[in-house]
Amino acid sequence: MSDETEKLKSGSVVMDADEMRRAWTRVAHEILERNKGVEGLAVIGILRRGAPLAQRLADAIERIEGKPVPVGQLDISLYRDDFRTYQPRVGTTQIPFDIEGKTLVLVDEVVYTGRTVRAALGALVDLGRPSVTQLAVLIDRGHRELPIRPDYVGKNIPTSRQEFVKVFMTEMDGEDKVVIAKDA
Ligand SMILES: O=P(O)(O)OC[C@H]1O[C@H](OP(=O)(O)OP(=O)(O)O)[C@H](O)[C@@H]1O
Ligand SMILES: O=c1cc[nH]c(=O)[nH]1
Repeated sequence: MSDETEKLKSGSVVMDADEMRRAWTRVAHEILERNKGVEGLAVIGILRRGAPLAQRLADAIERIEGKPVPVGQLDISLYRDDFRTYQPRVGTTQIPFDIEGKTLVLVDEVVYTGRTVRAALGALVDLGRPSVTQLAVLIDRGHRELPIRPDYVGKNIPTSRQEFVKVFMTEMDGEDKVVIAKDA
C-alpha cells in the first residue's frame, strides 16, 4: 500500500458521490447562466483529474441545453514553475478545437496555491487567444500563493496547510468521493 493510501485511510470523507454530482450539476447551471448558453463555450480539464471532471461538465451542460460543448485536456507539466524538480509529464494535451475567440472554462479538481492554474494559463497562451477564460474547480481549499480566484466552485473546504484534499473519481479511482487527511 502506498504512503498516500495509508494516510487517506485516516482521513474523513467531506463529499460523497451524490454531493459531488449535485455540486457539479450546479456549476454547469452557473456556467450557462453567466455565459448565457453554450454559444462559443468550450471546456478544458487540467490533467489528470481535471480531465474527467471537464468531460462530466460538458455532459451536464449538454443534458441541460441539448447542445454539445467541445472538450479538451491540458498537460501543464512543462509549464510548472517547479518543472525542474517535479515529476515528468502526466499525460498528453488533446484539444480538438481552436481555442481562439472561445469562452474557455478551465477545470481542475482542487485549487490550492494556484500554481497549477498559473501554469495552465501559460500553456494556453501557446495555443491561442480565448476571448474569455474562466476557472471551475470542484474544491477550493484556500492558501493561494498567486492572485487566482475560481469563477465556479463545487465546494469551499477550509483547510490547514498540514492537511491535504484528495478527490477520488470513478474514471480513475473506481469511486467518487472527496477525502481530507493529515499530510504528515
Ligand atoms: O493549486 P495548486 O497548489 O497547484 O494545487 C492544485 C493541484 O494539485 C492537484 O494536482 P496533482 O499534482 O495532485 O495532480 P493530479 O490532478 O494529477 O492528481 C490538483 O489537480 C491541482 O492541479
Ligand atoms: O490538498 C491538495 C493540494 C494540492 N492538490 C491536491 O489535490 N490536494
